[in-house]
Amino acid sequence: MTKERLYLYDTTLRDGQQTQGVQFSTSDKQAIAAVLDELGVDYIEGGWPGANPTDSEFFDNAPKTRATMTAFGMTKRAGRSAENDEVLAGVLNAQTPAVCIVGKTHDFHVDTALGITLEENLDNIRASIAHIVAQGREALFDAEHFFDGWKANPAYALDCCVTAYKAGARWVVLCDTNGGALPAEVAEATAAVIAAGVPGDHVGIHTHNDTEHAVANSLAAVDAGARQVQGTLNGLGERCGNANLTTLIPTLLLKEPYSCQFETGVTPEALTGLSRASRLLDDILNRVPTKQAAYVGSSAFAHKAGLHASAIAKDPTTYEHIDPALVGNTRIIPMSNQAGQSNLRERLKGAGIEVEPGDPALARILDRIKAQESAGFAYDTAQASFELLAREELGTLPAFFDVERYRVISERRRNARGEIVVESEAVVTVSIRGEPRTSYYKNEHASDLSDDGPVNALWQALKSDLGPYQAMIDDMKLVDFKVRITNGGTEAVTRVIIDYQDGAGHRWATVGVSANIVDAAFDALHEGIVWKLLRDEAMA
Ligand SMILES: CC(=O)SCCNC(=O)CCNC(=O)[C@H](O)C(C)(C)COP(=O)(O)OP(=O)(O)OC[C@H]1O[C@@H](n2cnc3c(N)ncnc32)[C@H](O)[C@@H]1OP(=O)(O)O
Ligand SMILES: CC(=O)C(=O)O
Repeated sequence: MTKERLYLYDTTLRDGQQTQGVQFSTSDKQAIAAVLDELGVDYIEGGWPGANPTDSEFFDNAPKTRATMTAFGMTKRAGRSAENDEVLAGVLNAQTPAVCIVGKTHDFHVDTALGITLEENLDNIRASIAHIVAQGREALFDAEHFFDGWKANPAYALDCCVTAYKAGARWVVLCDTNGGALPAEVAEATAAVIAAGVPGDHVGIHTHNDTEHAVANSLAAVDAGARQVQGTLNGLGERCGNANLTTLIPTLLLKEPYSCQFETGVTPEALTGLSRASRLLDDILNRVPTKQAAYVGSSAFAHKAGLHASAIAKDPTTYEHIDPALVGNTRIIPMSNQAGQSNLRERLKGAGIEVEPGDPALARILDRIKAQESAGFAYDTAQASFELLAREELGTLPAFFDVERYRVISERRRNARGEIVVESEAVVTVSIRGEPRTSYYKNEHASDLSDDGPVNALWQALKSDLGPYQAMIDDMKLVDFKVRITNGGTEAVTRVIIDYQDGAGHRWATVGVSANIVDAAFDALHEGIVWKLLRDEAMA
């Protein structure tokens, strides 16, 4: 069967930039455009030229992409011609091969937001699209609030779409702007647009995730005949976000009926770069990746329960809907109090430790994990701490260094100018092959930890002089720090989980538990360093 072409339109750089807290620089936008192009989307909406300096600068230095670079703007205002509308001119001046303009299709918005007549709005749509086409550009019409408009005044909402199409729009994109539509109504309204005369291979879908249905709504539109899907990497976007392309792309490529019915610009090879693309965006945004993200999250193929891990060891398809490698992700078998010996052996194997079934060490490790978890530890994300515990029990943990003592002081005071200053200082003494080394740190500068308090002072002191091991830890960065008060037995204790990254991008996490938050953090930091030394020695 010949496959139909389904087009992917990415709006990370435009609607994604409308996410609260997201502010891309021009170089961020260029880096994201390169990732999207590598992935194989058909269109990259780069932003709104003329609306802000970053977007203008991005288009002034627009990267050369295989994907069609698209500028975004709005229909001309009433009372002037398309040629004389300076906002539309700013968009066209970006000289992109495609231009997408948003226009109202809900009578309520025409009346309330624009304050013009319904006929004037139709004229604005018609004239703006015709002007874009006359400039030799591909025109796209984002039918704003289409689904709400279709419910309120179906004839008018359809008239707007047909007007844009007849004026020459290559795509009429149906927007669920407020994100409140549900799949059945999206399917019905999309079918109505096609029945009204806009062919399905000219209809696109742009959804928002306000009811967590953005992906389902996009698929409903495709089922009804739409052939362009808009979305963003990791579902960035205004309010609750847009349809998540990181979910939609693998679904369209790997799941029936879509995989049999359509071809997209994303090849199976490019699909294996999806997890990396998702994490790269998080890196640019300085966000901690969502562990439970479908397909690409680090927990998407994590098998925690003993029954699951036991079956996975026999055949991974028992508990996996796809092979994680298809999207560049990896399977993990975390350790926890839900684990049995199958989890344990799989997890040890993943860490390069082979233990024969029935080895008494397995039961000892499992007992210790379960006892530690009931005391407040959590090993399912802190895989590095788990590995150290297992090696200790197996007698294969090298003694790199011992911590003899640490001391940390935090002080809030007024300086000589009467300003309030908060300072922390730490002293750590370690011994390496019997030789003591003492390091001191006082916070004066912001560091890679988001706060510059006592934990950071300890971290800086601990990592500042490890003699023969120093070169191995110089590229370590702390990337996340989570604190939770939890119940350890009958007492409330503090659990600290720290995530690290090295210069090569490897990540690992450790856990520390104590009645004292600083001590819990210190234990986690200590293990973070020991695991890095262990890993680097194994690789040397
Ligand atoms: C659904 C979406 O997400 S569409 C994308 C929305 N994105 C953005 O708004 C981000 C970029 N926007 C901006 O930087 C600014 O809003 C600008 C530069 C475009 C316009 O700024 P300003 O001229 O100061 O206008 P302001 O933002 O206050 O209001 C928008 C104006 O556009 C008008 N407008 C809104 N939609 C449309 C449209 N589709 N066609 C024509 N005019 C429109 C509004 O009626 C309003 O006009 P008014 O000031 O006469 O009431
Ligand atoms: C155009 C757009 O982003 C919307 O209507 O949601």
